Amino acid sequence: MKPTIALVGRPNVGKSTLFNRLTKSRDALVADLPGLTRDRHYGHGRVGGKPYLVVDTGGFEPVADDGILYEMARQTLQAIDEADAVVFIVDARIGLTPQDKLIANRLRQLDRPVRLAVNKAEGMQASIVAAEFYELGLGEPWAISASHGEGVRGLMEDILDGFTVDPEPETLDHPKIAIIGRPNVGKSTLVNAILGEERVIAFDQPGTTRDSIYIEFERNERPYTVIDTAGVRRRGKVNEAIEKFSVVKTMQAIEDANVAVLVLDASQDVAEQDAHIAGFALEAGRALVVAVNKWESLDNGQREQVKRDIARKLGFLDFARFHYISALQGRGVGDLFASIDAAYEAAMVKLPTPRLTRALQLAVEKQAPPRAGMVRPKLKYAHQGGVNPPVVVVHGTALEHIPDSYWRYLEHSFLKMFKLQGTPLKVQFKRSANPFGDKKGT
Ligand SMILES: Nc1nc2c(ncn2[C@@H]2O[C@H](COP(=O)(O)OP(=O)(O)OP(=O)(O)O)[C@@H](O)[C@H]2O)c(=O)[nH]1
Ligand SMILES: Nc1nc2c(ncn2[C@@H]2O[C@H](COP(=O)(O)OP(=O)(O)OP(=O)(O)O)[C@@H](O)[C@H]2O)c(=O)[nH]1
Repeated sequence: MKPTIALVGRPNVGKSTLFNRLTKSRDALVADLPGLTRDRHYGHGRVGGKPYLVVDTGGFEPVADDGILYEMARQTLQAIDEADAVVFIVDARIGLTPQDKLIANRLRQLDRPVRLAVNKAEGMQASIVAAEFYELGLGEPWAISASHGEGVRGLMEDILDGFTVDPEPETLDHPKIAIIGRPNVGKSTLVNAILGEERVIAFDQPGTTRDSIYIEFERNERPYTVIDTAGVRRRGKVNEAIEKFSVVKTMQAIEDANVAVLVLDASQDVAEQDAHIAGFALEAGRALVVAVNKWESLDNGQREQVKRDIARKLGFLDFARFHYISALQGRGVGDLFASIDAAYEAAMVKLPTPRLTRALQLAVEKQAPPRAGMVRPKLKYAHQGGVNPPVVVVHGTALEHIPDSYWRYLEHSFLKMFKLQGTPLKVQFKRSANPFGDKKGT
């Protein structure tokens, strides 16, 4: 599982700036899709081949005991609790503050790695910047500049050093399904419907665990794993605190799965949170099936309205199959599995180079990439660069001039030509070696 790193610190120390820097290295493969809004607090990144998830906790006022600040502090504590490591950010320009000391006191009690980042240190001498922060007792302070990018890489390499990179989930030979969605949409009910009550009750164990529950089962003699992010089952109000919806858990489950089932609640409007969760699945490149739940509770007029609402707000999920189900009545669950199987096959597909190259030529014949000034990009051949999602590496020249719209056109063309249902597909461009022997190479 990718390590999750939480950014913690007082307001204004530079958490968002650092977050943006840490998530920019995102494979830059997901073209920006219309309608896809990103959650600015949770992101993916990669340093030196090591991937991570990063959480910007927002400002942390450890002294607040009610109101919005208290709520923020509570969320920060949840993020700290769920993270695998913490970066505590302080401000070199302002120096050590009493709040920093309070936050440090909490962080020192953690049994997880904590790094102290002294931000805004550009143009200052690292040893002098660091000196006054030693007393926080969090080890060697790292002088960084989030806005200039100084020291950030070293800091991240140091944190990630302690984590090994797990094999990618694509090596798994059967569908591993993450059931995702915002609170109360019916995830647990769906897991119950899939497994049958008895099987699930075996997992009805109170107690805190930040991990989701992994359940293996067979259906029509095929093995599956379902990752239940709802995890610990509801038992009255007692466990409410530990049953809090967790974005981190959701992201980790998505990362760890090869198919995500996004559950929506048809009796409610599509909300921003639905779109964000869908966005996480998309950014992770996961195969996706959408289950619009509680369908039995709507009349025909309402159903039409829900379909329109979904088309308008979740248009960027047009590659996925939608199912209208009732988890409560167990209706539509069988069909859901047909799509899960199809999405899994599509995500794992192996596309031979000659067929891909032929498909590329057909796409270009139908619509050539637009000219950019004097040059027209030339697309020559294609081969597969990975699965889950399928990655198609296209070779050619002047590829840097290809606009996003054409990029998307190619992705759609490949999906269509190979009849891939339920998975996103990524096109990567690679400049061909210059046949005239440019010494600089490419
Ligand atoms: N000089 C300097 N300024 C920085 C650096 N990083 C961030 N800043 C500035 O510090 C201010 C606060 O940065 P943010 O990233 O918004 O800080 P934050 O911790 O996310 O703030 P909250 O959202 O209020 O918690 C902005 O004006 C940034 O431009 C840095 O490395 N050097
Ligand atoms: N009418 C109707 N209600 C449903 C259906 N599926 C679930 N519900 C109800 O919706 C509520 C929430 O269901 P859960 O399965 O607990 O939802 P969840 O997504 O697991 O919720 P969290 O654990 O809070 O994330 C419960 O009251 C369910 O009985 C359905 O198909 N139809």
